[in-house]
Amino acid sequence: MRPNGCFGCGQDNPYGLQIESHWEGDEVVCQWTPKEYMIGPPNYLYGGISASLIDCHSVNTALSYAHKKVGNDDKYDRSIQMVTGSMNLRYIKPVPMREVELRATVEKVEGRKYFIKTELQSDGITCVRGDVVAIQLKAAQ
Ligand SMILES: CCCCCCCCCCCCCC(=O)SCCNC(=O)CCNC(=O)[C@H](O)C(C)(C)COP(=O)(O)OP(=O)(O)OC[C@H]1O[C@@H](n2cnc3c(N)ncnc32)[C@H](O)[C@@H]1OP(=O)(O)O
Repeated sequence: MRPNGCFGCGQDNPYGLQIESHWEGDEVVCQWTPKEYMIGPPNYLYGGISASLIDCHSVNTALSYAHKKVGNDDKYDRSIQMVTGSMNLRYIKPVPMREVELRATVEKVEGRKYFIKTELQSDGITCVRGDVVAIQLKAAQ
C-alpha cells in the first residue's frame, strides 16, 4: 500500500513503527523490534507503543480480511477503508525491549464491524491481549 503515511504501518512515515503484517493460515502475524527510545518502565516497552502495535495490526487484519471477502487478496482497494472503533487492552506482563510478535484473528464480522483478537507476545509468552472493533467506513456515495 503506497503511499502510506500511517504511523503504525506506513512505509512512507520515517517516524512511524513501520510494521509489516502477513497471513499465516487463519492468523495475521507480525514480528517487530522496538527502538531503544520506545522504553517505558526500566527495561520494558512503553505501553502506548504496545497499544499502537495492536491497533494498527488489528485494523490491517480487518482490512485484509475485507479484501479477501470480496476475492481480492493482493491488490489494495482504496474504496475499502477501516478505522478503529474501540479497543480494549489487557496488559498481562511487561514487554521486554526485544523482538515481539503480534498474532491476530478475526473473531466475527457483523455488518461493517470486524471483531479482532490480537496478542502481543515476547518469546512466545502473551504480554498484552487486545480486543479491537474495526469499522469499515460507509462507501463514498
Ligand atoms: C495507500 C493507502 C494506505 C492506507 C493505509 C491504511 C492503514 C490502515 C491502518 C490504520 C490503522 C490505524 C487505525 C486508526 O488509527 S483509525 C483512527 C482512529 N479512529 C477514528 O478516528 C474513528 C473515529 N470514529 C468514526 O469515524 C466513526 O465514529 C465510525 C466510522 C467508527 C462509526 O461511524 P459510522 O457513521 O460509520 O457508523 P454508525 O454510527 O453508522 O455505526 C455502524 C455500526 O458500528 C457501530 N459502532 C459505531 N462506532 C463504534 C465504536 N466506536 N465502537 C464499536 N462499535 C461502533 C455502531 O453501533 C453500528 O453497529 P450496528 O448498530 O449496525 O450493529
